Amino acid sequence: MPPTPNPARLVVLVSGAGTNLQALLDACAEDSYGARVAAAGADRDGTGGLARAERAGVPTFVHRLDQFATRADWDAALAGTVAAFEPDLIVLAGFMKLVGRDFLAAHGGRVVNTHPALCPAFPGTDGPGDALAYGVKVTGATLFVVDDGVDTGPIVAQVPVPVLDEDDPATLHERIKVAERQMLVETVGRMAREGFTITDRKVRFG
Ligand SMILES: Nc1nc2c(c(=O)[nH]1)N[C@@H](CN(C=O)c1ccc(C(=O)N[C@@H](CCC(=O)O)C(=O)O)cc1)CN2
Ligand SMILES: NCC(=O)N[C@@H]1O[C@H](COP(=O)([O-])[O-])[C@@H](O)[C@H]1O
Repeated sequence: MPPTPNPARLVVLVSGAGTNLQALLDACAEDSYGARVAAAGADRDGTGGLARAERAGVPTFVHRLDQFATRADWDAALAGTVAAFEPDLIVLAGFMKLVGRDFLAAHGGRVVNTHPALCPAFPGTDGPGDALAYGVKVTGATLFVVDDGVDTGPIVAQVPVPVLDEDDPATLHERIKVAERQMLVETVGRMAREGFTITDRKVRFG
């Protein structure tokens, strides 16, 4: 595949191990992917995710809530730092903070979040555990455009994953993450290369 001219600039926000970020870093190493990671940020120190970005030579930043007087100040600072990297798309990849009014005012419509459940089921911080507790036989992962709700935004892509009788939340989450990383890479690549529109909650490429 030929290189894509003017690859889209991604800013990726993480809170944890960063395996989804790693999948994007690996994909962006291919010229034909159409995107590159311009920066990675976190809401806490010492995350595996930021270590992965540093190893790849990607600029990183941390904004912890306790560095700011109010949650609104944190949100505005995060919005400003992200804006300085001039992103075309912002990917929340295991980012365990809700972004607020200022962040969405600056970047709304260009922020996607990957969630380990089939939205609108099981929003929040423990999608795999909540799916297991409910007893569903199929769960999965969802990529959606972030709005001011919790995991309520327009859906870009979903992938199903079976729940096994012997699963605990950790084994289920790991199986979801294998499918999630593939979905994330495929879908972010399409968004970068083709663009997308949102009409009446329907997200379409091109
Ligand atoms: N405005 C939005 N922000 C974010 C969304 C979203 O849909 N709208 N999705 C999240 C990710 N998310 C699950 O997908 C999620 C993350 C965190 C929370 C939450 O309640 N966080 C607490 C802090 C928890 C912690 O620090 O461990 C908080 O924000 O105070 C709910 C859902 C990404 N952001
Ligand atoms: N509610 C948000 C949430 O649960 N996010 C989830 O955290 C994991 C991060 O893994 P990673 O750090 O290895 O990419 C991913 O499964 C992501 O969907």
